Amino acid sequence: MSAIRVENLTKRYGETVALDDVSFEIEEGEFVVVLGISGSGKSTLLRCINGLAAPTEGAVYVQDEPVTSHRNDVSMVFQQHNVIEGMSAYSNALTGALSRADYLESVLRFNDREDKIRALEALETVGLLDEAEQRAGRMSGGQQQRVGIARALVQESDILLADEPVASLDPGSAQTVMGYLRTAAEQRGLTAMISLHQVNLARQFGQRFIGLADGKLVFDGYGDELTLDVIDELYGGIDMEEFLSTGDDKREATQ
Ligand SMILES: Nc1ncnc2c1ncn2[C@@H]1O[C@H](COP(=O)(O)OP(=O)(O)OP(=O)(O)O)[C@@H](O)[C@H]1O
Repeated sequence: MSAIRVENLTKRYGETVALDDVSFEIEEGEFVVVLGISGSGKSTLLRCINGLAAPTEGAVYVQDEPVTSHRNDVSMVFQQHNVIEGMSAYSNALTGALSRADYLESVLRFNDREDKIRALEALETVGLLDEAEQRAGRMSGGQQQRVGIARALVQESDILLADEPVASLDPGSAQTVMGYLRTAAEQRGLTAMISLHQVNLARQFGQRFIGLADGKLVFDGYGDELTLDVIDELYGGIDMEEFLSTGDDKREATQ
């Protein structure tokens, strides 16, 4: 059984074709990076997989079940970490438990001992156990994103999606957050799909790569198969050296 199966998926918004006849299968436990320039369809693909967007044509299956509405068993980390700033890292993580319950159950669940343990374990996974009581609003962007990941882990879904999770972070924090995401997925045996526009991070952390251009699947491969030629095809006409740099060199040069 594949974890995610996308079959001839087309998504149109009026005249705009966001996804055009996309098909692939992801096996359980794979760590997949979705690549492509802005507007290539990365967010739309992830949103169709967790049921936030409905296909115009084709279908998406999660663990062999057709996705017909928003699925709580697929957790999602967004670019804007959406943590509740006035709450501690721990309380934010604990809210992940609410996503998998209905409202009444949620109220009762908030005091569930197992959920509390899960929240602490998730904070440990993202290296924030010592900061559990710290107010999220006082944390750095990278730490807040790690709280967002902890919250997604508390949801205890088998599938973790992340839509540009490090786009708003500096290169160092982006690397740290990606490291925690990869470790979390490995430790917990999750199937992960992460959209990124930083190719250097994708090459460093990705196991499998799915490349989109104009809503079409133009690349699907593993590790070293993501060659510079493929990157050039995906991102075309850019200064490759600058594109692949982490940004650290530039930062140092200006300091
Ligand atoms: N809700 C929407 N209504 C209309 N058009 C949309 C909507 N969502 C996405 N689109 C369009 O679909 C195309 C693909 O967008 P999508 O956000 O999936 O790309 P992306 O690769 O994630 O880009 P970015 O990295 O900028 O978010 C774009 O042309 C976009 O303008």
